[in-house]
Amino acid sequence: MTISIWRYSHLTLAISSFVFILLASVTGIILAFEPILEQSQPYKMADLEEVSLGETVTVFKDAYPEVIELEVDANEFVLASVITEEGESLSGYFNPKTAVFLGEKPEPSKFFQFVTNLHRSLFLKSTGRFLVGFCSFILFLISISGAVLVLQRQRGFKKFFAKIVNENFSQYWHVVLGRWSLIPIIIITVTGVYLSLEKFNVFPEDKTSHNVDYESIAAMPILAENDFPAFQGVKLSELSSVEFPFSDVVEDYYTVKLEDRAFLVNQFTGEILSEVQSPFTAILSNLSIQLHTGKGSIVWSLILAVATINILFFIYSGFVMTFKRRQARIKNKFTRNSSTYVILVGSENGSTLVFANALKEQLIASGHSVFLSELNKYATYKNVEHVIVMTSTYGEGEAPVNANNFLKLLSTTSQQKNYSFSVVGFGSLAYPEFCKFAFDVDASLQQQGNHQLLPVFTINDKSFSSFEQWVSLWSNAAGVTIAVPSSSLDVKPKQLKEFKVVSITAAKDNPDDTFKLALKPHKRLQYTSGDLLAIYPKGDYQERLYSIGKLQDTIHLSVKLHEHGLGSGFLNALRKDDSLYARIIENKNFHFPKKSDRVVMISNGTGILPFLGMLDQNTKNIPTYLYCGLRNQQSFALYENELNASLSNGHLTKLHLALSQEQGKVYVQDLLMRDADFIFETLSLGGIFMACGSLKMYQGVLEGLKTICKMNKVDFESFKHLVRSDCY
Ligand SMILES: Cc1cc2nc3c(=O)[nH]c(=O)nc-3n(C[C@H](O)[C@H](O)[C@H](O)COP(=O)(O)O)c2cc1C
Repeated sequence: MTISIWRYSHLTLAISSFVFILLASVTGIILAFEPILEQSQPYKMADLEEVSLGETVTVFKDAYPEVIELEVDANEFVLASVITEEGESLSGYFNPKTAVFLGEKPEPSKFFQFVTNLHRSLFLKSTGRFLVGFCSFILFLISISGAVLVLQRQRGFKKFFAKIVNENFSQYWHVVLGRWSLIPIIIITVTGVYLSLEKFNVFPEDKTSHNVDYESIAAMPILAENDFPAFQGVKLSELSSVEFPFSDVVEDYYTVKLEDRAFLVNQFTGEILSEVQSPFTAILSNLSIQLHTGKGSIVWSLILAVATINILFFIYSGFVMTFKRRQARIKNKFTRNSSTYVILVGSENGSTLVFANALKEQLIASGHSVFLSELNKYATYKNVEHVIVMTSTYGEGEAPVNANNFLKLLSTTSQQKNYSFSVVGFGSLAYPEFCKFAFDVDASLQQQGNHQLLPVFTINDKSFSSFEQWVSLWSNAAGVTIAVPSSSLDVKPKQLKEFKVVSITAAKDNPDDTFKLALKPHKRLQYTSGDLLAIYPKGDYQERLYSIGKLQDTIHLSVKLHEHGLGSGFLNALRKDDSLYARIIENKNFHFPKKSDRVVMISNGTGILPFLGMLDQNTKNIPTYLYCGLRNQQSFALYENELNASLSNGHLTKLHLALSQEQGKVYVQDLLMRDADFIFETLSLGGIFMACGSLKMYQGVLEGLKTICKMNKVDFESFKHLVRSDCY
């Protein structure tokens, strides 16, 4: 399969370094807990922002005859070395406000030392340090290429954090966690590389040193330490360390080190004798240590730990995705010029190719010569009679990566003779442009003068059930006997939710064998009218979809009972309080518009149900007109109450009924023609048309709209985007 350069880089870098990254991540996660454990010790006695150096030096000098050094560590614990009145030397943690000794500094943990060595150098000294630094750099490149892949997938910076449809566990979480961990991982890797380079002395050495003019050092006027301006201006939070003078000779001074500078202070007068700025490399080094290790901050340590745990997940999910894609390889038994059937595939993540391979195998098994290829490899096919295009859609209705050049190739490649073709679109109803690329391919193939054997067939969410339906339609139309084995493709439904039957009417009481069913999800679920309920009557891959009407926070379905209907039979057998397991499929393309000047709803039969829900939701009273096709008054009785309620509260502006058995074969498309002026006015206004019901009715509606446009001398193509459908 063709893959983009970014995906190729992301994958190659990840595969080549995953062992090292795995080791560095596991050790990194353990090390992230070191600062957390340190911080939990009880040695933080004061807010160091509020304690001045002058104050602390004074209390220490008052408390101990000799003070050697004071230090503030990353946890903001104050460490000191002093000699007591009894002549004992004491070093460890002290209270900076009272100079009281709190406890000795514990020996560094052997375990953490071991893990640190493994993390830094894998116990391989310089070679190990180099390898770890190099892998840090590779992980940086992996993060950048990953970020570019997310940008490509989301189509731009603005949508970087936009919602992602959860179609596949590994892919979904790889992207979601990747986005959130990007910044911490970039920080970890950049600082890791910096710290490694530092160990190899890549950065210039600090050659700055203090320069004291000993000739002019004075011992007068004497000031108390607390009054030294140089000490008063320094808060302990800025201090790294202060060395005390070892004697009361005037040439001995205080050496104060802050993060960004160091200075020497006359022990009698408090005058600054010399001051040097810390080199930029030292500041960077300090910052890198803090950012890389999380030292001094529990929150940052936890962020680092979570980001590093995510790296482990990326290794796992990345491998799962790669393995799935590799399963989808193309191998041909017949050449492109010897085959009568050509299957062309457009696939970004390989799942469509799995379906195409299964179809190819079956066609070959039934004695046909088949050539399978990617859409971007479209070429001349000497003996082709029929082309099957199976393609997914990506981005916002765009081609998948291995098909993005197809439309151009199609217009520049001429075949010796025309062929017939069928297009199968693989997509997801969760995207507004459902299977759009498949429709684009279909239109272009027709434009080239090829014969369309079947209209575009769309498959939502890799449904094997739908694919089976298409295979059966196609084999009838093509006069070929095949059946695709389910074993390689039937994916058992996942993440089914429990629903309880709230009410159900009896099909036998209705002249059309139609019944209504109300369901309540066991747990809270997000759904709206127009979404689909997928049920699995046999508990296997076989799926049946029903359009939902949401009324009073309950799922309403209207179902026609078919004699051997798998789904309708199963639902009809349910009784009040029974449970069933199903899932909701978001059908973004068929939601009631949030904003519109006018909405025209067109339904026949049970297709009215989602509209009942949408009318219930139309609290803004958007002018809405319903053209509803049913058999007779009795059929209408099933929905009469809801429709009357909508008419009286203004949610429905006007109802047009087409009762085919009572008004002499009148269908909704006839009513549209009757109201041609109103329909054209609605199109011109940019109003939305929504159709739900049989495909035959939908085709009739489209024909009607085309005729009305023709009557008004405009091209229907420019209004096509106003029509939304959910027909079966
Ligand atoms: C980022 C992204 C964008 C998608 N955009 C669309 C879309 O615009 N229309 C659509 O019908 N399906 C869309 N899909 C769904 C895919 O077309 C669908 O999952 C398909 O089965 C994937 O097949 P493949 O694995 O062969 O590429 C999108 C999927 C992803 C991950």
